[in-house]
Amino acid sequence: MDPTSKRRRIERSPSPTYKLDGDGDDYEPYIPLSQRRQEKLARFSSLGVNSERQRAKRLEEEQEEREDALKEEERLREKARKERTLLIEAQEVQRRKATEDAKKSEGEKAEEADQEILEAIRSRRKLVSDLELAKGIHYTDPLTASWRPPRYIRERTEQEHQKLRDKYHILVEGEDIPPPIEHFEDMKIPEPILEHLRSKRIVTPTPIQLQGIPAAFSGRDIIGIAFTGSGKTLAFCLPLIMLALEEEKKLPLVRGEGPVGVVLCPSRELANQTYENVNVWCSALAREGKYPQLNSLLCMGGISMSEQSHVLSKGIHIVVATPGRLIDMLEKKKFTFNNCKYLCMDEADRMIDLGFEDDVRNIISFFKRQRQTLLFSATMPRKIQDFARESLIKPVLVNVGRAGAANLDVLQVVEYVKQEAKMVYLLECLQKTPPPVIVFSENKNEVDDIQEYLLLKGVEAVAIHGSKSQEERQYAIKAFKSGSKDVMVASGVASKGLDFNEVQHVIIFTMPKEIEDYVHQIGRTGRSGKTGIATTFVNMNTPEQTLLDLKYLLMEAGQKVPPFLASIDDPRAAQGGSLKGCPVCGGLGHSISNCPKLEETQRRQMASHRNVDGGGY
Ligand SMILES: Nc1ncnc2c1ncn2[C@@H]1O[C@H](COP(=O)(O)OP(=O)(O)OP(=O)(O)O)[C@@H](O)[C@H]1O
Repeated sequence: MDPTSKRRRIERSPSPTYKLDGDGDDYEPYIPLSQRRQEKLARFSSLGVNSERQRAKRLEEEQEEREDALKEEERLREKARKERTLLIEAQEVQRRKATEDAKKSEGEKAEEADQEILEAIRSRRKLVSDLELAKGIHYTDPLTASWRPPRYIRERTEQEHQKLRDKYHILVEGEDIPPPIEHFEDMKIPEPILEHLRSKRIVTPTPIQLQGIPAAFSGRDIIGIAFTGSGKTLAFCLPLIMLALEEEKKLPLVRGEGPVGVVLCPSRELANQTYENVNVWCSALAREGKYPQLNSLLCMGGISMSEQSHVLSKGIHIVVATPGRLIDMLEKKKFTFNNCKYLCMDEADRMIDLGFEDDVRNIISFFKRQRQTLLFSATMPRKIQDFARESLIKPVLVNVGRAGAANLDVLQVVEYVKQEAKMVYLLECLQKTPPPVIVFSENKNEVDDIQEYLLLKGVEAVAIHGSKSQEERQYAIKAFKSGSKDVMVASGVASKGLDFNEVQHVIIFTMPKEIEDYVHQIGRTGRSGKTGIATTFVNMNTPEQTLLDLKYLLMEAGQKVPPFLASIDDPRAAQGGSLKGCPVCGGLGHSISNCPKLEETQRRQMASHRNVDGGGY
């Protein structure tokens, strides 16, 4: 028997009266036949009602399905109609654009394309970190400084300040620009430092110092652009030393405290050189015991931090660093930026646009308070300035000469030398001047080959490039600086910004693709007011666009343009386009769409930026 029907019957008979045997499982109460018939009838009739309902429901569902299908059909028809219209519209737009484009000159089209690229650059993120904003550090006014120019200078009129700027060809931009000061003595620099500078024949400020130092002493953010070898290092280090001195005088720093400020450099060599300068100036300050000793720390890859443990055991006033190692130290909490107020980037354009951008942003995120930010370089094209400016507070732009222009104290000679004749001709070229001479090549293997060749010919030469160990690099720089070696063969990046004593002659064995690199390379001579010669070898392998950049640069600097360069025509002129320089690299012979730096930037961004030649880390 079906157990459910049994249960049903049991439920329907809630009050069993008799139990014959067992526990009742087999028990079946008696139901009269008439009652059972009635129940059966009722069951059948209810079944009939259900099937009626189901049929109605099915019909309803079928109807709904039909309606849905009709709606879907209609929707698809509508979609197809719209798509056709969009397609037709798109075709019409294209047709219109093609007609408009046909009316435009090649030059106009090129300018439009340039604008698009510029827009893309503009849309890049600001240097200020999101973290910094999230931490609530938001300020709209520059830092307030206690330094004031001497009263007699403050009382001068703005016209008088401008006259002085004009005299030194200093261009400025910004609000409430502090006055230029013509004498170090009027800058209220401590006497021991002045005395040291005098001993190095640094007696009167260079134009970038004359305007940059008072602006930095006043607490202002700065974008400083000036020729290679024009004394930018002093312009950004002196204000940091003064700031550190002020802090130390207020409350001496003890172990675990500091730094007050940091100088960031794109290469180890530059960091090392800047650190040495800072150290010398700090020692000079403390020499007579009138001023406290300020401690500085060099923070870069390739040196062991245990060497610096004696500095870490005291308060640190100044850190000079390359980005990678600095981040490492900050992450390991070797020191903090809790009280750091000053951030300077040397060769700032390189730091921002060549792979270090994220590192810089990361470093900025460690600051816990308002800071003064300074960016210095010899080559900072307008667009990089604009980009950087967004991250600064009411910055003062100090510009001496066009950003990217060559130093006028360098006599530039460009010679056509066949590839196979270069080595032999190099020997001849070395006779042009007495040593020291720097020979530049873009290629590490070529650097090694040139050094080997020179050594074979009995020339005392050292070599430096990114694949050399830190010790080898330091040895080469030291030997060349001390004068024990006559020639240094170098790859471009490894020696950028380096200041060697009175280099007489720079020979560019292979012309770099980017004109900015050329400007930096020839800038190793003709420094601090002295004159120098730069000889550059070019040939069939030099890209025409690079030659055109070179031609315009020579023309701008009033140098002799050799006939083979003069005969190169500018394709932009033929297209009727604008002959403005490239806003990205400052090259005068091409527009942004052909910018070799932009290509290079993209390439480098794809590669790991920690591996850049000259390795910051
Ligand atoms: N006011 C000055 N008078 C004379 N010499 C100076 C003065 N200031 C700096 N110098 C010297 O000029 C040389 C170049 O200075 P520095 O290295 O700061 O140049 P720079 O502008 O940073 O160049 P680069 O762009 O190539 O890095 C140094 O040897 C420095 O001692």
